[in-house]
Amino acid sequence: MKTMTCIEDLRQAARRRVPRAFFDYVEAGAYSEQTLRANRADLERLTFRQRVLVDVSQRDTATTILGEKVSLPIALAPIGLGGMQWANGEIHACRAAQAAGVPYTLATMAICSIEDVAEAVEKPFWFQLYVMKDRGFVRSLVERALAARCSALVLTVDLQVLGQRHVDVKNGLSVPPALKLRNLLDMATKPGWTRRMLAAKRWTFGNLAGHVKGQQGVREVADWVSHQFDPALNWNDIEWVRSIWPGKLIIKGILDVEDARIASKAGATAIVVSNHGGRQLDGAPSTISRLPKIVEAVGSQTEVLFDGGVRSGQDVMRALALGARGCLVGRAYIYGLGAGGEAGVATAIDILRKELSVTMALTGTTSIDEVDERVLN
Ligand SMILES: Cc1cc2nc3c(=O)[nH]c(=O)nc-3n(C[C@H](O)[C@H](O)[C@H](O)COP(=O)(O)O)c2cc1C
Ligand SMILES: CC(C)CC(=O)C(=O)O
Repeated sequence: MKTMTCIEDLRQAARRRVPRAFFDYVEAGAYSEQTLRANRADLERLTFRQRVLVDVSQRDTATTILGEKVSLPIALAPIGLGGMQWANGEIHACRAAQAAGVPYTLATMAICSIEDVAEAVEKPFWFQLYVMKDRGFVRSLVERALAARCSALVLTVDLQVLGQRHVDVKNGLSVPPALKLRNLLDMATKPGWTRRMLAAKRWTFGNLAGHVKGQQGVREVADWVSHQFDPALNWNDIEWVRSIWPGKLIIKGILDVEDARIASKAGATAIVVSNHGGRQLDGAPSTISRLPKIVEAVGSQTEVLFDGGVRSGQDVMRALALGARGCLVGRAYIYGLGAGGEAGVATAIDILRKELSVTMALTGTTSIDEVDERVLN
């Protein structure tokens, strides 16, 4: 991992090591990928004020998110199918996050189950919830998260229907991968991945085991989502979620000021300004362009977290400058996972930490509390 000096290095390594359909799945955005590109482009447009001759010999990247102490202002975002990037991927990622002192979010659509991860790690993690039509099953997921002592529930609200990612349709994305010649040839050229997966024997959605008939068979991901997820989900359901989850509630997928206000009134402890990494509403604005207005509207009552396009410590600094309490990072850590399992995720976090620390120094900042819009031009 020593030669991996930036997130792009990890991305290139993941591209070589992860079977094509699963690497493509990570890269993809919805439809024309306009929103996917906007997330990156709008972050890069923000330039820093270079400040000099400030004593920056003592710098601290630590802060708190939802009252939890974090060693830098990030959390690992929920990623469905994480365990298809590296065998037992969710366990690897959670261990790396906990060793680095940042929160980890386990996705409903993870390969390792809540119980698999809870058994393998020492500290609590966050659990991300998708609401499906079968509310009894949703309730049981929440009960399992409570039993596993998850420290926050991340309710994702921007995926009632799936924004199409063309490449997933073309690749016939499924778990486990269909035993087609193309997939078999691809796996043969990724022997490390294949060997680890065969040893781990975790090939399908751990949290959903036994839930739906035929779950054991090959499952086309988009097809499953469109049959199971509840398009009727609405604000009244937040009350129900609140009634079954007494702990911290993070509503993820807010991009509009009006929705931010409603989420805040509905009792969210925090919101995540997110367009799902450009994977849902193509044509939606970038997240960084919406962040300041949302912070202005609800920031004094509700913690505002940010995601979308964060690929460096500089990007973390940009989001903090515009009022985010912290950033969820998605692809940046998933590339690390595909590149090298736990060590790869640890490397990704370390890269972000060092970049943030240097950016703080060169903008004349020594603590996270000092970061505000004055660090930007
Ligand atoms: C491969 C992949 C899978 C994802 N799966 C989920 C998921 O299961 N639940 C969820 O709430 N968000 C999911 N997301 C969205 C991320 O949590 C996050 O919002 C997004 O990745 C942030 O953008 P970034 O990847 O540019 O950092 C996924 C994103 C990616 C790239
Ligand atoms: C299995 C998917 C619904 C996971 C997801 O949220 C995504 O791919 O963006």
